[in-house]
Amino acid sequence: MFVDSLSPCEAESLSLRSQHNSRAELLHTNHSNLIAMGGLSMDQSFVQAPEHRSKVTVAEATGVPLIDLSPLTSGDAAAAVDALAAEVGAASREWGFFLVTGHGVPAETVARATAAQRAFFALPAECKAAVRRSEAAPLGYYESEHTKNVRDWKEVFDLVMHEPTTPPAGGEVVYENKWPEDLPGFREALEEYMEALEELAFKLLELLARSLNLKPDRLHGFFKHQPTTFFRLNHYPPCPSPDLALGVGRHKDPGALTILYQDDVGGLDVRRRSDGEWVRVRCVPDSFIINVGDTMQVWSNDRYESAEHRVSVNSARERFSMPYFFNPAADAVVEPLGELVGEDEPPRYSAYSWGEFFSTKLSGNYKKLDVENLQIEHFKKKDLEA
Ligand SMILES: O=C(O)CCC(=O)C(=O)O
Ligand SMILES: [Fe+2]
Repeated sequence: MFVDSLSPCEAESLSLRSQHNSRAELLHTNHSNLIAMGGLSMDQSFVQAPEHRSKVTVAEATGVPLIDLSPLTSGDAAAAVDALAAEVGAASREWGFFLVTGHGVPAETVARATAAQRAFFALPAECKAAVRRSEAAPLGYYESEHTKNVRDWKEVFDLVMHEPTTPPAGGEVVYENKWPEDLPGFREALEEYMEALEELAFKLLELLARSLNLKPDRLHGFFKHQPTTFFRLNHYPPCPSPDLALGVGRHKDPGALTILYQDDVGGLDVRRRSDGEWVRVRCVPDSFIINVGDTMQVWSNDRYESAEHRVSVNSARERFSMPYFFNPAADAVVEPLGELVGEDEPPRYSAYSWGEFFSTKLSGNYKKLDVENLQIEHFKKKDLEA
């Protein structure tokens, strides 16, 4: 679908790629190297502090739970759904991460989205730059994300399913998708994917609510007006110094939950709760990786953990992933849920506005801030800290 008719950008991209292939042995020239590395060139800004670098081998996580969601779609008895909710609850408590199969997202929908993703990142730099993100219009292409003030070895494309009519926290920021020209089928493939993922996100939200003994639709209201959910395409080119740089530095996702699709290269590492070790999340065909975000941690009053994770890169293979960040609405106030606090269990966080929190975090991506980026720890009640 993407090669039927070639735009000037696509034609140039193909010609550059074939030059690149026929000169495979000459890859040491700077120009060819830069093409192979998605335009990124290694410099000091990518170098992690020694204690945050990835080891050459990271052990594969054996314990991250794999949950089959098919009881949700096969009309199984309520008891089967309850059992599923209990599994989701245990995984969220013990790991903050789990894999799901039987999720109901059609394989063709995923295949179309991944083909669109590869076609986009294969475009020449100037075509990607034409849809580049800016602080005033923060959706689109970007190749200079920083996590905790160190540059990530990746390029991204950000978009939303529902374009908000007003910015999440006032001001002049414009949240409009930027669609690349001359990439037939790109928009349709990603819109189809986002729609399927939204459906899955609400199913997971319901399971999480059930697992906390809440009404199944207890959390739905937080997602009603002006959703801030966004979807990202990630491309991690081969990196000449995987011992120094990371694809994404260590972080926690701030939203309610993240649904990630990854290819078969591997590189997502999660910090294991039991011993603090970094372990690699395995690649399971046709699965999604789910992680509980900071918002769910606050709602659950720390019953569930938003686990720290990062992406290691390698010098041989590029990697693609697609996180769908399921975030509350801009007007949501986030605080421990009333049903989960009481005299014996005081709320561990002060209430905060999701819209303000989110837009402050977002602006941290553009500037090297002097302070650590905004974290939910800032809302942790001081007298309850260990
Ligand atoms: O690419 C991945 O595996 C994870 C990316 C990630 O953690 C993020 O974008 O927040
Ligand atoms: Fe993440």
